[in-house]
Amino acid sequence: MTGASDNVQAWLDEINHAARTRLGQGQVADYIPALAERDANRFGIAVCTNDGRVFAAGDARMPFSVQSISKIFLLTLALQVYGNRLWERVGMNPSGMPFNSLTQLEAEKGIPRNPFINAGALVVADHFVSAYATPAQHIQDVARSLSGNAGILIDQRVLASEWKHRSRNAATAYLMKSFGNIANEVDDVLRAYFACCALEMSCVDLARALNYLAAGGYAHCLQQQLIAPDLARRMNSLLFTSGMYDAAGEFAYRVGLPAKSGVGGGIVAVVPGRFSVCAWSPALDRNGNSIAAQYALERLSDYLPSSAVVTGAPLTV
Ligand SMILES: NC(=O)CC[C@H](N)C(=O)O
Repeated sequence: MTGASDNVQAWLDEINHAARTRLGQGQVADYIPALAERDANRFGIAVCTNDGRVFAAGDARMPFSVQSISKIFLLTLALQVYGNRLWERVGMNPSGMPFNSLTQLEAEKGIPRNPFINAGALVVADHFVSAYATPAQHIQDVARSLSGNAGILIDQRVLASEWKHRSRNAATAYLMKSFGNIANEVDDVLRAYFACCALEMSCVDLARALNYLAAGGYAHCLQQQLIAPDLARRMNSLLFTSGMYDAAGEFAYRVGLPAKSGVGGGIVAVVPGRFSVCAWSPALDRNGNSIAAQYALERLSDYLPSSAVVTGAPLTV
């Protein structure tokens, strides 16, 4: 191990220690009842460098519900199949609204602001349902191959819980269908979307699986170029402006990295050209973003040269 790698492990150990002082603040998501049972006193963090090394601290190998982080997988796969045609049905701008808001969608005639709010991900899932015969199986296979972990599963309890409490997402999908922006049956789209959200992955799995965003589209575990470098760059731009919902501006100010959160308490962030990182702790703030994971990423960004934040300028790890 080089001295620089020792540094990364030392950063993560320090962050693990510091972030645990934030446990006890916030609320575990309870609008999906199966998530409410999760232990709020967990914290983990993992880094995957662009040459494939993994560093981890705390509960970094414990699987959790990826929830909206899966919107990155969905978008990647849909862009691979449909390319720029996707943007005729979903926008690229921050919403400035909660992730499950309906008001903007009505005013904007069923075109969601971006692919990382629920409405946008439902449109992406609709493309996905059109493209694959068994969407849930496909997304599970993709998560497994990108992370190199064949044990990744969709949690059937979370899936059933999301289905049972689907009213708001169903309303969102039906509203878009009324504007002609959902092609398939709403139930099929919801099932595919919930299956993605219910994937159980650890910080290590997610840091590995989403490293292609830091590595110009190259997926390590697949040993192949997953998406073109310019597409990876564009996805990072979208994550920077919209990945943290209506808190994207505040997160950009505090952390300065492209990132995506989920109501399972995970946040994945990208240091383009260098590494991917996933921090996780279940308790959330009022925007649905993990309090301890945000704090951890804020501390991590303090370790980076300011040039690496936003621009991804050279950094040795
Ligand atoms: N922000 C999130 O992680 C939301 C995902 C969740 N499955 C929902 O649809 O409400």
